Amino acid sequence: MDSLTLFCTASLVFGGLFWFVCILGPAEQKGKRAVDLCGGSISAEKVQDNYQEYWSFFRQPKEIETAEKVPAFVDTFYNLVTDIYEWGWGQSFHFSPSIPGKSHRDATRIHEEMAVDLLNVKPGAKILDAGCGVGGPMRAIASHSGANVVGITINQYQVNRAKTHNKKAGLDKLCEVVFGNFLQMPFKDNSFDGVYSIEATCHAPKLEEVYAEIYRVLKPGGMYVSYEWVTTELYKAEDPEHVEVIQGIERGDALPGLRSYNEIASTAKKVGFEVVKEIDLAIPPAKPWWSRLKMGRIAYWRNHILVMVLARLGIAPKGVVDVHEMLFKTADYLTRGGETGIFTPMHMIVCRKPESGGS
Ligand SMILES: C=C(CC[C@@H](C)[C@H]1CC[C@H]2C3=CC[C@H]4[C@H](C)[C@@H](O)CC[C@]4(C)[C@H]3CC[C@]12C)C(C)C
Ligand SMILES: C[S@@+](CC[C@H](N)C(=O)[O-])C[C@H]1O[C@@H](n2cnc3c(N)ncnc32)[C@H](O)[C@@H]1O
Repeated sequence: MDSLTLFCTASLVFGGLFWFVCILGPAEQKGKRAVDLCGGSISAEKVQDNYQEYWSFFRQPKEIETAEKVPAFVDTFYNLVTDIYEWGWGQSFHFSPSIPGKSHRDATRIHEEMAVDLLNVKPGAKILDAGCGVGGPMRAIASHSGANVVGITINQYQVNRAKTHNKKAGLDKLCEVVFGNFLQMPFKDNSFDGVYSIEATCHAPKLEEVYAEIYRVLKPGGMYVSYEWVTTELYKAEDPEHVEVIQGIERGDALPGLRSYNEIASTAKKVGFEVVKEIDLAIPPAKPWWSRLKMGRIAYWRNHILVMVLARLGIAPKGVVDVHEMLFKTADYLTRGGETGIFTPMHMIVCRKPESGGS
């Protein structure tokens, strides 16, 4: 082979590799590239050990007895997955019903805007996002409503990411991000005009505790909207396949046991809320929320190869490969949960704190 051919071949190989690693990757929203994947606040050499610890804790979700340890392991989980989520899904860490003719990004935004529309707040109002992730919903909601949004997350890495994104989007005046536990929030009683939580309270070991805390910080007359992860009436605990799917979802999503749909309204009432509306937004005519997961399968394989190559080259921490593999399997359990109808990530509850309900 003469030197020109060698040079051209080498350029092609490196160019292709660069494109595969650096350009390909962020499926929806640019912001995270494969080469930037890290273990959140965990140092690179500890990612694998943290993943092992996470896995042994959540392997048997129903047997988690030490509820107090759950938030710390949820924090570990988000150190491990936040970059992969952003890279492969975008800045909103939740599902939404598919809408024919609309992109995933639009469907996501519509699902988020619905939450704030139901809060019925005016521009300038102060609302809380309980479990805000890196703030995708918060930014969409602040832009749509003109409300000031305060987000809280148990994960410091997400706080940093969310603040960076807020600034970049020019929304840092409207959006504030606080590090903390939504089971003991650093906010005064009756301090928010409205509260929402999107696919976040499912991480609470006891739903009553997070609902009671949200009730405390909400002003009397204020509204609370939540999208809950639950098993539906089609779930049968005596069916081994159902149990396998639900356990797979719990393990791969840091859930201390999924709740049944019929526990949500009763818990809200128990802490003092009036339940205004309750509906599973996944039920037809809504189009499948899991179709986005299914369609992504080829990209997951590409991502898997990419993550392995990057880990081999020492660019990504070793443990990232295990985490990615766990998510790969989780996507399958979630899809099965959706297809069988035994699970929904969008059981919506709309509550009001009574005017007489001071904390
Ligand atoms: C509400 C929660 C998270 C919901 C979803 C945002 C995430 C659940 C499963 C995640 C993913 C699964 C497969 C990944 C894929 C293998 C990878 O290549 C790219 C990222 C995934 C698509 C990833 C993205 C986010 C999810 C869909 C829970 C935690 C309560
Ligand atoms: C699946 S993500 C959803 C994030 C965001 N709502 C969204 O839709 O993009 C769940 C969020 O809940 C947060 N969370 C879980 N347990 C928490 C706790 N005890 N206190 C505060 N935040 C918590 C996680 O840190 C994460 O940000």
